[in-house]
Amino acid sequence: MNWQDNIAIWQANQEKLPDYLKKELTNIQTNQAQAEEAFSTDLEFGTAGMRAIMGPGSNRLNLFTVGQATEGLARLMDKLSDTEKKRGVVISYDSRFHSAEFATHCAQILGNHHIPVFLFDALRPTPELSFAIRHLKAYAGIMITASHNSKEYNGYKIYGEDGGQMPPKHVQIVVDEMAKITNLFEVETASVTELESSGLLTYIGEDVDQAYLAKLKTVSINEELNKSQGEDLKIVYTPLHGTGKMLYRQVFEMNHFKQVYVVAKQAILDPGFSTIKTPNPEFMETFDLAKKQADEVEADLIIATDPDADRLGVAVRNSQQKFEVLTGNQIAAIVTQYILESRHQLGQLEPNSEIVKSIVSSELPAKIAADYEVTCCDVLTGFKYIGEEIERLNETQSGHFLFGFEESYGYLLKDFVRDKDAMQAALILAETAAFYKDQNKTLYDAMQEIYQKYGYFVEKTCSFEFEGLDGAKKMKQLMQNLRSQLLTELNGTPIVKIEDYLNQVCHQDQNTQVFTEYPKADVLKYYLADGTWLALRPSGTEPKVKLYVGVETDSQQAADTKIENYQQAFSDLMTQ
Ligand SMILES: O=P(O)(O)OC[C@H]1O[C@H](O)[C@H](O)[C@@H](O)[C@@H]1O
Repeated sequence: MNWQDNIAIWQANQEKLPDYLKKELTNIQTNQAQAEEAFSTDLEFGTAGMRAIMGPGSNRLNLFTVGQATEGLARLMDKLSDTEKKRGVVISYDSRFHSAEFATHCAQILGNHHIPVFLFDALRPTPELSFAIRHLKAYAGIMITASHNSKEYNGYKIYGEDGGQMPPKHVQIVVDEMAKITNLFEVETASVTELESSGLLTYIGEDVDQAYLAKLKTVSINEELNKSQGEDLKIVYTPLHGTGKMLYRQVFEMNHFKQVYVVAKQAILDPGFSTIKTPNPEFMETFDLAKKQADEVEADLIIATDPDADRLGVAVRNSQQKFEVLTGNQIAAIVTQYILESRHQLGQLEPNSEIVKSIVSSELPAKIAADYEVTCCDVLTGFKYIGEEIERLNETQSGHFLFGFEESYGYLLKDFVRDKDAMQAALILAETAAFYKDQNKTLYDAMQEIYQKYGYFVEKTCSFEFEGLDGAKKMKQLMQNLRSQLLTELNGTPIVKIEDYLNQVCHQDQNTQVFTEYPKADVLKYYLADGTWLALRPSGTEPKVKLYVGVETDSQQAADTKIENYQQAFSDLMTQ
C-alpha cells in the first residue's frame, strides 16, 4: 500500500483516534516528507522491540501500532494451553508522554482475549517489570518505554516468562501474527470496568515493590562494609525525571547508604525532560545540575539512571577533584574488579564463575576475569542474550553467573532480574565507592589502578546517522560493501582477522572458517595486528550505524591518539 492510501485509511477511522492524534494527523499532512515517512512502511522489531517517534502512522509509535503488537502477543497466547494462557501478562510503563495510556490500551487488548493482566498502578522501572514476571509466574511482560531517547520517542518491549526480553524465535511469532493484522483499527479492546469486575485486570504495586526491594538486598557482597562505610559516602542521585524516583530512597537506605541527595528538579516526573537535552546518562551535559549539587554537598560520586531505570551512568571526582563521567566500559571494569576481588577476599568466589558481556564491549573486564580464573562469555548486542546465557547456566548447572554488562551502560548482578538493572548497578557502585573510600581512594583512583595493572584498554563508540525512509537500505548496503571488499589494513596496520556475524564466517590467514555459536547478526568485527579491534553494526534501536573501537596501550594519551586515528581512518572509508 502506498502512503497516500494509508493516510486515507487513517482519515476514514478518525472517530477512533483520541483528540491529540486527530490533530496530529491533520498537521502531519502539511509536511509531505514527514507524512511519507510515517505512513509508507511499518515499524520493525529491533534489538529491543519497537522504538519510534510518537505520532499518527504505521511507522510511528501510537495506540494503534502498540495495539497491533499487543494483538500479536495475544494471538500467540491464544495458541497456548489454557493453563499457560491464564498465567497472564505483566505491564509496566515509564514517565513518557502517553506511556500510561498505551499500557492501559495493551491491558484492554489482552483482556479482550481473556488473558489476565497485572498492570502496575503507576510507573515502574523496566527491571522491576522483569522481576515481576518471574515473581507472579506470568507468561509474558510488556514495558512501555523508549529508554534514554528524547521526549518525542516512545517504545514497546516484550518480555518472556523467564523475565528476559523475548528471544527472537518467539518475537517472530508475534511479528507473523502482527503481519496478519492488515487494518490496525480492527483490533478490539475490552472496557477497563468490565475487566476489573471480571478479575482479568489486577493492579499491582506495593507488594511487588516490597518483594523486589527484598531481592535487591541480596546484591551487596560485603554488607559489613556498607554498614560501616555507607553512612560516610555522599551520593548525588538523579532519576532524570523517570521511574528511578519510585524506589531509589528505599533501595539506598535499606542498604545503609544514608547520605543520598536527590536532584530535586529531576525527581519531578516530567515527560518533557525539561532540564536536559536527552535523558541519557552517558552524556556529560546530563550531569550538569547534579554536578552543581554534588559540589555544594561535597559528594563523592554522582549516579544517574535513565527514565526506565535500566541503564546507569556515573560521574566521579578525578585527580583535580573535578567530576568526570565514566564510560559504560569503565564502570564495568571497576565493578568487575570489585566483585571478583571482594568475593575472592571473602572466600566467595565459586569455581565455574562467569561474567557475560557483548561482543562490542571492552576486553578489560575479560582480562580481569582471567586473572581470577573466571570465565568471560561473549554474546551479541542486546541484553536478551545475556538473559539467555544466564538461563543456559542455570539449566545446565554449568556455571555461576556473577555479572553481565554491555558498553551501553547496562549491568546486572543477580538473576532475579533478567535485563539490565540500574538499581542493582547503583547499589554495587555505592558499595565499590565505599570500599575505595575506606582506603582514601575514589572510583577514579580505582580506574587508574586497573589501567596500571592490566593495561590501558580504552574504547570509543561513534555513530553515523541514516535517517529517513531509505536509511535502513543504505545501512545494509554499506555493510554489504564492506563484506564484498574485505579490508586488509587500516592506517597501515594489517587486519589479521575479520568476523562476519551475518554470514557466520571468520576470515583469517587467507582461510575462511564457519562459526555458529551466535545467532546471525549484521555485525563485522575487525582485529588488527596491534591488538586493536573495531566493530561495525547497524543499531537496532536508532537509525544509525555504530562503530566501536577498542585499543590497548601503555598510557591514556597513547590510547586516545590511537583511537582517534583509527576512528578517523574508518570513518573516512565509510564516507568515501
Ligand atoms: O546498539 P543498539 O542496537 O541501539 O542497542 C543498544 C541497547 O539498546 C537497548 O537498551 C537494549 O536493551 C540493549 O541491550 C542494547 O545494548
